[in-house]
Amino acid sequence: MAARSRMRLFSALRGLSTRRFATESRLTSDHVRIVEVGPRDGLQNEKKSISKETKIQLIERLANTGVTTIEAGSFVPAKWVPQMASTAEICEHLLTSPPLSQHAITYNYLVPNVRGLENLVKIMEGTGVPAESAGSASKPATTTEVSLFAAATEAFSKANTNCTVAESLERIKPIVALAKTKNIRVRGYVSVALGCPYEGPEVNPSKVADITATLLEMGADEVSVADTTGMGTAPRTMELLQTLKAAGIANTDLALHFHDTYGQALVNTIVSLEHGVRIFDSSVGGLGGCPYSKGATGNVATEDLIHTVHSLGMHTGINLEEMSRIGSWISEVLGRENASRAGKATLARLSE
Ligand SMILES: CC(C)(COP(=O)([O-])OP(=O)([O-])OC[C@H]1O[C@@H](n2cnc3c(N)ncnc32)[C@H](O)[C@@H]1OP(=O)([O-])[O-])[C@@H](O)C(=O)NCCC(=O)NCCSC(=O)C[C@@](C)(O)CC(=O)[O-]
Repeated sequence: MAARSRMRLFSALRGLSTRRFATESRLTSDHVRIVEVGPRDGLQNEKKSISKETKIQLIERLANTGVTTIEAGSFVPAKWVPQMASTAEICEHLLTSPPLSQHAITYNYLVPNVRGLENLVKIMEGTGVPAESAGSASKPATTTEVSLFAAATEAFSKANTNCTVAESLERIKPIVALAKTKNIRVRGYVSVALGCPYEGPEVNPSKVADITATLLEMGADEVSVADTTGMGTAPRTMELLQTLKAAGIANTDLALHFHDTYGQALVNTIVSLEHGVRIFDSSVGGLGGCPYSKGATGNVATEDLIHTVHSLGMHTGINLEEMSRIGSWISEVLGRENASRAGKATLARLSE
């Protein structure tokens, strides 16, 4: 790490660890919004078939932790991602019988093309539930949102979407336009922003900034910049954030999506927090992986992210103990190791 980067990182960590914020308001700069991606990004690569009922139970339990955005599935061809084949039924269930929760929740669905969005809209129109539902005494307010995705490298774009980066952006344009006519909020993703399984770790940050800016110009409400392979390091995360800022991209339009393959997700999160980013993606129990990235582990675990954010005197509105129970439960259901250290430690403390 260059000396100047090292100094900047240490002063960032010092600044955050001593900072305490006075107010509890969700709108202040010490509130971090966590987007729970476990039911979609986390489960999509699981080989073992997971029942629709288990997925619904996972989403319902997550809705009661205080988390406000949940990725619930994706409208993709089953031959590309078989695990997401039950998304239409899950979506219909969440629209007609949303889990009771104390607060409004946004349910997000990934759509790779117009066809995917049309399938979602058909379900919404069939149930008569609008994209922004105000809720009632018996039903919490819900929002339906979509995610669409582009990649920062040509090789990954080809593997994940069977087209070039430019073609994928052309494919996205009409999706955003249709979503806007239906009042559906749009989230963009830029994959492999800090490392590509085919092209290596040196992904050009200016390319990431260009794609992010293009998605926002098209009408995306927020863009999640993803370290799909977990190759990101603190200095390169800082360089990427500075490049995004120089390109005029506001932190309020930005989310960061870290995978934890090299154990750097929380380090990179702290760098991003210090830079002013306040939206982060994570998956309960650290679920996930990437079929195109050998050895890639899951997203940073939601429990670990909550623990880190709270340790800095910032808040998430999420109950860490309940999130830890869910991480342990779903790991057991899937027969995989619970990847959250904070989750396991929290449960061990509770059982004392
Ligand atoms: C983009 C395509 C569709 C192109 O895939 P394609 O094969 O080039 O598409 P196509 O237009 O030739 O269609 C192929 C078949 O799928 C059907 N089809 C077409 N569209 C749909 C649809 N929406 N729903 C249902 N069926 C559909 C279509 O009708 C046809 O059926 P057939 O004639 O063979 O019977 C494909 O490449 C695809 O779905 N890719 C997405 C794969 C995926 O979901 N990857 C994971 C998400 S990205 C990710 O996880 C990263 C992220 C976001 O989490 C952040 C990070 O990087 O960490």
